[in-house]
Amino acid sequence: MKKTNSLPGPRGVAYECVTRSLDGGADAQAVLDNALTAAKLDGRDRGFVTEILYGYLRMRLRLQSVLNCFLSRPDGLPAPILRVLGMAAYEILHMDVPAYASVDWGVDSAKRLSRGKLGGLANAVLRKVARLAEDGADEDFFRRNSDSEIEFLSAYYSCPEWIVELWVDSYGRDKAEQYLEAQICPPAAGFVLDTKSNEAKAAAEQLLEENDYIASDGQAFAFYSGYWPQAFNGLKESVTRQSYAAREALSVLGPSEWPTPVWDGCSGRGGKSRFLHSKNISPIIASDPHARRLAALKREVPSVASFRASAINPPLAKESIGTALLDVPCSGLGVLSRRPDTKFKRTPEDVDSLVHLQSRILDNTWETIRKGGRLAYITCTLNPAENEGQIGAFLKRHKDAVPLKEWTTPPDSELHEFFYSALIEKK
Ligand SMILES: C[S@@+](CC[C@H](N)C(=O)[O-])C[C@H]1O[C@@H](n2cnc3c(N)ncnc32)[C@H](O)[C@@H]1O
Repeated sequence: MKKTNSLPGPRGVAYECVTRSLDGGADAQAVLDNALTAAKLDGRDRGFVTEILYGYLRMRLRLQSVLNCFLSRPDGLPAPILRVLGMAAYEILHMDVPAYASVDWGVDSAKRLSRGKLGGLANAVLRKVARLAEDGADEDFFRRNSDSEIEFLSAYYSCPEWIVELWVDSYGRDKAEQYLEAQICPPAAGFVLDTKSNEAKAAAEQLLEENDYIASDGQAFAFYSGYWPQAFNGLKESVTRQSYAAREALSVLGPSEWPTPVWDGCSGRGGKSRFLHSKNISPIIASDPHARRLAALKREVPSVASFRASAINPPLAKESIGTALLDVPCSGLGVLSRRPDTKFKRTPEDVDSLVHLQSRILDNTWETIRKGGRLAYITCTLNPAENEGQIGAFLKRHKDAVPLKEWTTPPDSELHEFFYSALIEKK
């Protein structure tokens, strides 16, 4: 992997990941996986790099608003300098690291990136941040430094103003604040056990007895981020990671009752197909336009037949499908805790084009479903235009569509991820 700079040590690796994700547009998790493989760090340093990368991305706007208070002309500073100041400020304000180590790194990095010019400024600013950490950077600090409620919510909850406005307008102030709070927390760690294996079955029983989980359906478990239960040691292939909230959005639609064949029309790597397969639903066919995701599906769920296609124009006969599952491409505003870089990549304009794409997928898929069949629609976003608004408009366009169920992850969910799902029957 070609380096974008030469900052040393694990913090340098984290800085490079942030830069590649924000400037290069790459997915933060993919960048992190590559960087950790290339850098050959030990377990402790890997954890440190992961925490700084994700913590900084989650808190970036809050950190920027702190720095703005201590800089006379923040707009005049080069982006790499603001970035190292922000990362050092993240450590000082949110991590259990001696402040002097974070200040030293920030000053040294600012010097390297500015050929010595901006070390003094970095030192002055980061010392003020360290003083603020001692006094406590609470809500009041951000209220005092904001001109409006939206500006305060955006700075304190580190979320772009357009998303804050969308949530306050769509869901009201209280729910919006629950969603904002959740997206700066790490998401729950989700695991699925293959209970066909006796060891995995015994582990599931032990976990249910210990009762340390946030949520469980007996086969899948959600734990607080970073938790690895002892009961999983030695299980290897019979335990896999999967977002519990994503699984819940599918499971509430009662897939065991769905008419078959089931077509997973936006299958990606096959997370939903795998779940359906584990419930002995058959036959399942899967498709996605993305070749690499389909290749992963073929590896991970080889018994599911798959083909490459857009759900707008699928090579399927009219009225040949029992149930179409559409886990559609969406703006991802419900999973910002897991993918915080989305906050800086999505724009209101590309949300509009996703709404259009989803409605085309819905209309074209409807043709492939036979009478008495179902359409299951899922998103991982918090945006009425892609969720209840999208389904409401679909029901108006199709008089033979009967809504059976509509569901959203509750706003106080400790999973910190939010999904929407709906089930429709074809008369
Ligand atoms: C939310 S992801 C699906 C995740 C997957 N169901 C899972 O559980 O792992 C949305 C998927 O829609 C696919 N997609 C994008 N445009 C599409 C289209 N026109 N038709 C069908 N799928 C599309 C993307 O490649 C992506 O894999």
